[in-house]
Amino acid sequence: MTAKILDGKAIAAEIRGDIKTRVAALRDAGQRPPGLAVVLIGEDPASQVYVRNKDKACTEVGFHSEIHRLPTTTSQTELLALVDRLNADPKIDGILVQLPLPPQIDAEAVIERIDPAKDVDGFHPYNVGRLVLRMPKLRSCTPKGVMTLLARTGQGLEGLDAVVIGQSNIVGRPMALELLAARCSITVCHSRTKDLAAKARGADLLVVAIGRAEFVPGDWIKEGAIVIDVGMNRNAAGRLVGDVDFAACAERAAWITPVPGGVGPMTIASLLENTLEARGA
Ligand SMILES: Nc1nc(=O)c2c([nH]1)NC[C@@H]1CN(c3ccc(C(=O)N[C@@H](CCC(=O)O)C(=O)O)cc3)C=[N+]21
Repeated sequence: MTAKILDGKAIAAEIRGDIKTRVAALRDAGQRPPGLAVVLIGEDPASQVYVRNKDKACTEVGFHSEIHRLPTTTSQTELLALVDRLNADPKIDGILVQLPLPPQIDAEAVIERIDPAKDVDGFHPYNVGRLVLRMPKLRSCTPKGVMTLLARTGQGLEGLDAVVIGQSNIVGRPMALELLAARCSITVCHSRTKDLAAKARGADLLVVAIGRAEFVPGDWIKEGAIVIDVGMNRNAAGRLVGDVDFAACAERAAWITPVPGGVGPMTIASLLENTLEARGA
């Protein structure tokens, strides 16, 4: 089998087009556009790129967009004060504090300070808990984007054996909860998992989010499986690659996401959807 491509770049562009139309309708009705505030602490080059991409996407669809750039030395107190101001700002529907944060800052405390109704990352314990209970409000952007991609296969997910490699709070865990809510059977694997290869080989749907370049070889893929690659790594040649060996896995999978152009653009599309939802539009 040669896999069909789940083209995140194209699907994300469609979603942005839909959002742009809805924002234009809001403006035509004399209402304010959705507003997103992104908080970026420090100079990490990768974070700068992501934040610029988010700002570009917001501008494209007609959102109000603010970037708050703070120095690496920012204190916890200063950051919490900014979150409080954004929570109270009527122009702002969504707040995203770019991770990772410098070591003097307690990320959990910052996330908990964000008004759950403005938590467009879906990282607040309230929003995670809503997903656990199958009554989601704002949903984490990367897993939500993956669910949108999966819907495009036209294949139902009910009853599939799904394997998630990675247990992070921002991808692996909420991904597993999304798939459970979609009535998959889920296995969540991590660095202590025994015989990862055997577990991967049992997967009808494999989601990989571990951050190791081309870690998953072709012979881990069940014939006809759906393979979702959440990784973004630079390989030895400096090229952007995912967590799976794309060429080898595509020989066996039915569907696969490329890197770049797969999950990454969908993450940003989901952020826009969440901001529109938080606006109540
Ligand atoms: N509070 C918070 N929320 C986040 O959602 C968040 C974060 N912090 N910290 C960093 C990660 C990373 N992330 C990406 C988003 C889009 C692409 C993306 O658009 N990637 C493109 C290409 C990017 C490129 O060419 O470098 C693609 O895969 O095609 C990648 C990575 C969001 N993150």
